[in-house]
Amino acid sequence: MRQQIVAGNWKMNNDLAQTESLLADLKSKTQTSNAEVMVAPTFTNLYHANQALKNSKIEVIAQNMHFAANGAYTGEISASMLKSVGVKTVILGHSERREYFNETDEILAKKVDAALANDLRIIFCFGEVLADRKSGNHENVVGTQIKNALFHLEAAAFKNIVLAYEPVWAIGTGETASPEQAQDMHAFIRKTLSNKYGADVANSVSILYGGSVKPNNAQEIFGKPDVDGGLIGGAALNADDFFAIVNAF
Ligand SMILES: O=C[C@H](O)COP(=O)(O)O
Repeated sequence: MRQQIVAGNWKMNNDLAQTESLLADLKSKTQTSNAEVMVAPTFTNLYHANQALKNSKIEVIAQNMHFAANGAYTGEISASMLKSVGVKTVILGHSERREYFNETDEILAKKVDAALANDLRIIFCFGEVLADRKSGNHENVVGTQIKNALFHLEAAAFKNIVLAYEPVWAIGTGETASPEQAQDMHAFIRKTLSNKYGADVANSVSILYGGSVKPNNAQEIFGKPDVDGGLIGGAALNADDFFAIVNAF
């Protein structure tokens, strides 16, 4: 059975005091599902969050990293820096990175290589914009994003990769892809992986859905056979809501 995962992406929210408060709330919650639980605070709070969650089952992950090992990249953070504060997993390719920071498939392929070379696990995000969905081009867009950033890898690399389908039109909008739309795309993603790497790889990779997942819709979305969990934005900023989603399996 594939690993179920619920990851909270805090994006650019929560200063140190707010981070401490949310971490304390999260630690007080009871988990009834078998999902792996992760939270991604800002870079400045990673070390602190890792210390605070040391004795909990919640993993602290990063929202991004640069592909270079070090050097003249003002404002950037490398894979080894993340590892030095205890991070083992990094989100790459989030649509906000693609849109606001011009991250192309080519840049993302380099980030993927750098993360894997540093033994970091990756949550790799992709998804279509509304115009692609409306014109029926969504599968083509998603397939291309996956191929361009990941298909240079050997099959073994997928042991350290989790995929996250996030239709851009559903992020932070309150508009969710229907459970059927999510299932259809996840099945397409698995088929795309299977065509290149075979069924064993395709059936072992966890594929998360992201985009306005809330306590009231998580169960139906997670109930679909090819949906293995969620990448949660807004609802991850409230411990009650987040754990309602974690326990929706
Ligand atoms: O990384 C998380 C996604 O962008 C989803 O965000 P959202 O749950 O606020 O729509």
